[in-house]
Amino acid sequence: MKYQNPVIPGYNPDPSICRVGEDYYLATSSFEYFPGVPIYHSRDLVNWEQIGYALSRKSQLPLDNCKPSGGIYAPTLRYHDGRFYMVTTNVSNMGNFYVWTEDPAGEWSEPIPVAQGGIDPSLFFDEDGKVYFTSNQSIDNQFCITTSQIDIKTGRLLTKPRKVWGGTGGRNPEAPHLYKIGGKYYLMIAEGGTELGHMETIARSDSPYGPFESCPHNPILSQRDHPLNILQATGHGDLVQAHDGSWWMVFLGYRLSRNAFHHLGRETFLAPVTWDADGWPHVYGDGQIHTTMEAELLPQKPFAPDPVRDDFDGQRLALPWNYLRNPNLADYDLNTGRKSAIGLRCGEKNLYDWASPSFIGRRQQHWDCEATTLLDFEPLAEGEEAGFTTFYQPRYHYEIAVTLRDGRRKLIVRRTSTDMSYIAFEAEIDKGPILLGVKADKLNYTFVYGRPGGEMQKACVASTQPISTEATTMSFTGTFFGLYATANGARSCNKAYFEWFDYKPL
Ligand SMILES: OC[C@@H]1O/C(=N\O)[C@H](O)[C@H]1O
Repeated sequence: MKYQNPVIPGYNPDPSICRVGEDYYLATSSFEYFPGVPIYHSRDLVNWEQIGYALSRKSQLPLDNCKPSGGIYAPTLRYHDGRFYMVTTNVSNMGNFYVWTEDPAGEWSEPIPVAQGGIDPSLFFDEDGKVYFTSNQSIDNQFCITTSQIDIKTGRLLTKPRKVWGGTGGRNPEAPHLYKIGGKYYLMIAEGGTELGHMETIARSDSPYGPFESCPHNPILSQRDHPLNILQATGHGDLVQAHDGSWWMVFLGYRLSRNAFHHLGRETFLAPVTWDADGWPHVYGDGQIHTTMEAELLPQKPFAPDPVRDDFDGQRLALPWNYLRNPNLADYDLNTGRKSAIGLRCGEKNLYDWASPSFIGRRQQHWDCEATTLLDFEPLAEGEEAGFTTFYQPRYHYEIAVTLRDGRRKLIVRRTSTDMSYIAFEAEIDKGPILLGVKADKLNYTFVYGRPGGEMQKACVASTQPISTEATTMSFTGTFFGLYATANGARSCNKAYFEWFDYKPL
């Protein structure tokens, strides 16, 4: 049966998965975005719904002033004895820690820190009750995988972390996960870095501390020898045995939107795994991973499609929406007394700041899609601005916005990439609610505007390349479609009201 990869599109990297009965749960990393560590649920490994976040309080997720692509790195999600555990690293604040819950769609505990360094922490619950904590660390200037035993109630280290494997020689051995399969301890890691050389390798031992024997056909997953495949950089995987006994790997990769550029970020992919007579795994028959895959799937149980329109009529923002870093919730008004809208205060901070401007955004998940919003905003002072943005990082974003320039009410399109920022379109506009949006394809964004009930007009076209990952210095995230308001450094109580937002895959 055919299925489409990525199974979770848009920026959803470093996937980690666990199974409880016939239900599958998956977590991905979230960097400077709040809430953090999205939790997804599936009943067939192909169709996924978002059910919540593991980190939804500032006490769990301090992100003040964290750098772009700082914050939360790779998570591991495990289930043991009625509890879900999510362990991760806040590289901008508390280092390695875990939270737990009995209901993954609900609130998770306060953080429990673990005094072991490195990133990409993982947990393994052994049959004898021991709990192992693995992470990648630099020892004697060499990155390697280290393991210790911890007390899962307190996070206290019970043994000193020690090096257990250095990988097969690829750079950055990381993303370790320990499994016990067929009486053997398997240690699976990523190597090569999260770019074109990315790969997954595996080794096994009779002890969680090794010595580990490397798999004779490592790497078990890599697109590095398939440069013509639009899907690249596969790696950072996690294994799961399905409720029918079959085995699968989820992992990250990215789809090139044009040669060597991608702008949707690293997404979550799925591939079947088989085991050979010697007890070694083979991913998709050692073949290339593609966006269209063929495999014997679990009975398919798709979810209802997401609604196109969000009219902000709820008490809380719908799950796909994120803030940048820790929001000042007083800047957001969901219960505006209007029929449905969200109000954003024109705060001092703007999209260039390593701060939390008045901004809500959701992941762009499709190359070909349309996004539209109805904005009701009256700029009262020079520099007050509100609108729609295709946002990647503070120095990589485009926006179509209403503002006051030289005392005149203007519609502008601004393009920012690296240290260049300029107004690509400017027109004087009358008062009243205005439709703003974008028509996206893999090469370009076409920014459009119009009046309710009227024709949409083209403002300008902007290439996706200058705000792609490869255009940025180093980015782990992906493009967001966002709504924002700012006074660009001035103090203002003025608010912009976004009546609704449409996201339509094409
Ligand atoms: O995705 C963020 C980090 O990038 C990595 N490798 O490049 C690590 O495995 C992740 O923790």
